[in-house]
Amino acid sequence: MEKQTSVPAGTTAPRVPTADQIRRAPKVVLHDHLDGGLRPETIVELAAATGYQGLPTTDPAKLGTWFREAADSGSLERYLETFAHTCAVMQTRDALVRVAADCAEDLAADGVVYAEVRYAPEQHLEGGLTLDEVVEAVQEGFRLGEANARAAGHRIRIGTLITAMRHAARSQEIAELTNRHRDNGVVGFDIAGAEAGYPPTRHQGAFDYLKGENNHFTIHAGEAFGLPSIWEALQCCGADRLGHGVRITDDITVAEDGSVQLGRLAAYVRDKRIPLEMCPTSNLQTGAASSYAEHPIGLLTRLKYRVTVNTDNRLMSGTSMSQEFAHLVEAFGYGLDDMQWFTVNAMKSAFLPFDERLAMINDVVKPGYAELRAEWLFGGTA
Ligand SMILES: O=c1[nH]cnc2c1ncn2[C@H]1C[C@H](O)[C@@H](CO)O1
Ligand SMILES: [Zn+2]
Repeated sequence: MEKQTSVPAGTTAPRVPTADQIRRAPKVVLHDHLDGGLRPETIVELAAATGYQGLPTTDPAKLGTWFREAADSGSLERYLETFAHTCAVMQTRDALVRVAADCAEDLAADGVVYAEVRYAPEQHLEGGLTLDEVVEAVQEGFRLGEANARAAGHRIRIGTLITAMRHAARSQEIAELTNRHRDNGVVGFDIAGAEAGYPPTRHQGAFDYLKGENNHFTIHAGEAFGLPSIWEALQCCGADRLGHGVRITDDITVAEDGSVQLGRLAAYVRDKRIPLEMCPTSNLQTGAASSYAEHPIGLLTRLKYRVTVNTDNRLMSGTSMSQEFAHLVEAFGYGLDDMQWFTVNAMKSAFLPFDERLAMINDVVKPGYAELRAEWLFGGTA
């Protein structure tokens, strides 16, 4: 793909954002799993505190490597097995508060200004908490983490997405839980877990309920299964966004001369500006893409889909928003203008009220990128 310039013509400034600029650039993540983003040290400490004996190692550095390697399996099902360890240490109120606070602080330190973080409350009941107590603990942790981040000089806001597991049968209950906490920072709903064999329409009742309540939801679709999953998520369930959605390229034909033909579903997704929550590194690990350079995000960005960049699981992928952008900068030559475009796309697609999204774009995102561009023009700290 051709390189894109992001520096005004006539300047001699570097076109490629530095690692430091990427980190300082305001970023927005819409797809990040709470139970996929724990610090290895926190896992080790929580395992000791709660008596969990099942960790493969108690050396934090080795544990981080273990997660990355175990998740590097080429299959979504095997990738998902690694979550048994993180969920095992997230069964008490204190553990949930701690993990959520760490999450907010880590994202903020990476330059994320708005995050939608998801997890499945039904996976955190083994210590005797109720679903509502789980949600309350996580919300408390996010507020604490936001305050700690602010004290450290970073501004971040976290919206929570509540996930139901697609192989289970609790989605109605979880949708109602989502709705109950909507005025307490819970901004939407999701389904996750193994995709093949578990079509989104298994949870049609939950989606119909949320539609009836004028609530928002995204659906993991088009990751480990193809177009039928995406079609159902949009046309039967009414998803506002697609988690991954990479397999939409199965409905796009690129001819040898470079001309592109969209099938009906691919055209619908683009025409309706359906947000795609793309997670490049995660897709390489589960086999949904074979390299960064060949990841569908390049084509979909060129075709001006509503593409967003996300981490999915920072622990399992050993990644961060800055890392994801660094890979894309390297693979596609993206610059600050492209980073801003992805970030504005994400902010436009967030499940926050319209006026708040607009304020984030105009008061935080655009000024942040303008400041970085000014460093190129006038010199600065970069
Ligand atoms: O990329 C994913 N696809 C499907 N399910 C996922 C993905 N990443 C995490 N999950 C699952 C495992 C977690 O335990 C659950 C809730 O966060 O969501
Ligand atoms: Zn995910």
